[in-house]
Amino acid sequence: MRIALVGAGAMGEALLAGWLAAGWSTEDVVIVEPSQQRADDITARHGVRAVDLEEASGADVVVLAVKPHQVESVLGSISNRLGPESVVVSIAAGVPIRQLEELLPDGAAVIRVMPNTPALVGQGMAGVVRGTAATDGHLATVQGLMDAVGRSTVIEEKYLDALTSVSGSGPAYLFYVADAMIEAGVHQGLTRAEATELTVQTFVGSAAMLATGRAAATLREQVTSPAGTTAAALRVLDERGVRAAFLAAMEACVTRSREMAN
Ligand SMILES: NC(=O)C1=CN([C@@H]2O[C@H](COP(=O)(O)OP(=O)(O)OC[C@H]3O[C@@H](n4cnc5c(N)ncnc54)[C@H](OP(=O)(O)O)[C@@H]3O)[C@@H](O)[C@H]2O)C=CC1
Ligand SMILES: O=C(O)[C@@H]1CCC=N1
Repeated sequence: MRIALVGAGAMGEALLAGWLAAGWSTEDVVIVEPSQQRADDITARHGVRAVDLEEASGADVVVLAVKPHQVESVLGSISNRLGPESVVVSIAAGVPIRQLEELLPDGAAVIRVMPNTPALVGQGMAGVVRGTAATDGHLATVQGLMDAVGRSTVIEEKYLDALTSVSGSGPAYLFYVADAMIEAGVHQGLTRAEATELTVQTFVGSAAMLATGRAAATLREQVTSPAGTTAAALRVLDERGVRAAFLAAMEACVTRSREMAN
């Protein structure tokens, strides 16, 4: 199966690296990048070939990993060259299936995916929406690509903005919290190296506990001894409205995702 990755930016490169680490051959994946410097960097780092859009459109799976406002012009360039069995996968936030299908010939197979950057280390989470003409085979192919770099779930399109606010953008919230904890540790007298090691391993350990399936609230309660240190810290987080801030932040994420649909 030949895959063409159109746009090898932050998310595109994470998927590319994940696929190669999962066993895809560098012969099977090509990239399209307008910046020669970026194309050279990706080629040097990953050993894949950079091609033009015309060649890319002959691939079995064409993955659009360009910014949402660039999708229309890319689809305009490839729409008449897609093979009859090809599937177009868009990872662009906000751009609905309807709009993607309008930009392609009738009957073109389209699948919309919202991945996240942990795909780079094989721990991604992706929401997958099936287009009108995509077959079971297309869906299985695309889920296979996402499952190779983590997990995927098929979801109704009306929930994809919500999924974006949890798993698509989610890694950024966690990196933000990690960064804040590291700086707070430094404030308390730890070296940055010490604060970083402590924070990173705390994230790794906590994620592993969550992955056992125990409820987040239960795990939090188990750390919170009566009248202890954690209760004192969580009280401040509540007083400063951190939970409410997450609600508002994720609502803003959903609103922005909806705005991005043309
Ligand atoms: N970053 C993330 O965590 C996630 C991103 N996404 C989605 O992925 C897409 C890419 O986001 P992200 O990787 O962050 O953005 P980047 O800007 O890092 O990547 C976009 C890449 O596409 C390239 N590009 C622009 N125009 C073309 C073109 N005509 N043909 C081929 N390549 C082109 C850009 O090159 P240049 O810079 O030279 O213009 C750039 O390298 C977005 O639609 C976003 O919504 C989805 C889930 C998560
Ligand atoms: O910030 C963005 O728009 C993209 C989509 C999800 C994560 N990053």
